[in-house]
Amino acid sequence: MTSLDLLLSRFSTDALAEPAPAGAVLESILSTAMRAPDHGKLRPWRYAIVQGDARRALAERVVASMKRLDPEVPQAKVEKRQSRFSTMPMTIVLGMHLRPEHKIPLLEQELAVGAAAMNILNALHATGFGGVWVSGDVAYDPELAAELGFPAPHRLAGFLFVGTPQAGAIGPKRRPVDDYVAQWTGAPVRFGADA
Ligand SMILES: Cc1cc2nc3c(=O)[nH]c(=O)nc-3n(C[C@H](O)[C@H](O)[C@H](O)COP(=O)(O)O)c2cc1C
Repeated sequence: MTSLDLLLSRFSTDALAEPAPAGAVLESILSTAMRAPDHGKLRPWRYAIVQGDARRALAERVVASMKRLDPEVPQAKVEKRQSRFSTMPMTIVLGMHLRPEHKIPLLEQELAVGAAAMNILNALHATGFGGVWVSGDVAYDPELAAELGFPAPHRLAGFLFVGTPQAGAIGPKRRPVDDYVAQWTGAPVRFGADA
């Protein structure tokens, strides 16, 4: 498979089984973050790896956050999230070490974190692993972020669930890219996707 084929075949899935990547392979996967475009060399991405028994502790913090944000949150939603966070082979907490006072705009710092996470998702796929980037309102709870090691102004960009895609796992159907591309020739562009 060519590198381009790899990029064109990546998909997200939460149908993940053991094993998660470990050792030198995990290090290589994470190292792709260091290849992300990064204005000002701020390297705002941070990764907190959660595995083994720590998964249950993370799930408890996530549940506490859900209840803090919405005391009326349905129990079924709580149980679903608790189960996912405590059973995924590995969760990578996506932290953002942000510098609001810096001349590089915050948006660019956040985009760099996103680009780095995309590299990790591609690297997971390239090495036979898989994952999915999830968020939900808990990802924007400053109290949960602080509990995980990212006090304000730092924030979370979400979580990567990581493992080995189960047999038959497939991603969503893809649309052709043409509707998202236009030639600018002087007048404002319009896109098929927005017609
Ligand atoms: C910042 C961010 C947060 C996301 N949060 C969720 C989420 O909470 N739940 C979810 O089902 N998908 C979420 N997604 C989308 C999935 O990660 C994934 O992209 C989507 O299921 C489509 O799959 P694909 O990556 O194969 O196109 C999020 C994506 C991004 C970039």
